[in-house]
Amino acid sequence: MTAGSLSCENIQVSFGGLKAVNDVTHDFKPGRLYGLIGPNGAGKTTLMNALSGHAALSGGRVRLDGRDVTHLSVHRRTRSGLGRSFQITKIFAGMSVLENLQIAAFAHRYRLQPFWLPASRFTAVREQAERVLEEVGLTALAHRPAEYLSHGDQRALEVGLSLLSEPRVLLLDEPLAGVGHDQLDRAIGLIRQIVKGRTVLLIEHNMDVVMQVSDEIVVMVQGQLLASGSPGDIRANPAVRAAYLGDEA
Ligand SMILES: Nc1ncnc2c1ncn2[C@@H]1O[C@H](COP(=O)(O)OP(=O)(O)OP(=O)(O)O)[C@@H](O)[C@H]1O
Repeated sequence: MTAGSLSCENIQVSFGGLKAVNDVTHDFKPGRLYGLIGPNGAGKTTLMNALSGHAALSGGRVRLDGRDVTHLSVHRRTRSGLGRSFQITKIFAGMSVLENLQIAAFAHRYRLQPFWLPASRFTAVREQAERVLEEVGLTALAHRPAEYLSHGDQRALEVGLSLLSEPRVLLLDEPLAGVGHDQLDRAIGLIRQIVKGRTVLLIEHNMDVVMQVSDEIVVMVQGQLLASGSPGDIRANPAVRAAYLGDEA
């Protein structure tokens, strides 16, 4: 798989009078992991929604691999290689881990949810689901009902679901939320693993984690980009320290 590139130029998203994303321009280069940080309400999720097509722009452009996708639906962006995970888990609690992946894999391939058919009949779907199962380290739990998974394993399944569309650019909104301390190393390992061959934008509130895994940090404050750079540069940036890290520069 070749990692994709994603860029936005002067994008804006407004909710009534509030400019949740205000004139944001950035290039997300192939194969790099970008950590998106900023205080609560800074506009991180809204920026991600604007890139994935879940939020309507009031201005600006989004390009995927150089192609203007500003007016493409979420579905068409997904088919073009842009994947997205959500803060809120979208798994079917009563189904097993493998069934969840099979249903979603089927939906991606055939654009419908065949609840009336046993998805396991379809070899390609089953093989893809099993590949993803392995990629996110859940093979041993394949037949466990999803509702009995730990938070960490539910997050891994959620990430797995977003891998089924074979994204070359992946947007991850707090994939570690609710993951216990004891499972954090494994979750970080999973992020490192799925990054390979992909471009990733990650929203993560745990500063140690985000500084550890990111190639570049992008800082948002009040809908705008305040700074971007290597984790070392961002830690040392006086404006970031004053505005966000809570340290008067
Ligand atoms: N659907 C919406 N309707 C109205 N206002 C919204 C909507 N979604 C977000 N907002 C507002 O836009 C601003 C940015 O919200 P957003 O969720 O993008 O921030 P965030 O940086 O992701 O925050 P957090 O870290 O708390 O998740 C906030 O003031 C929020 O209240």
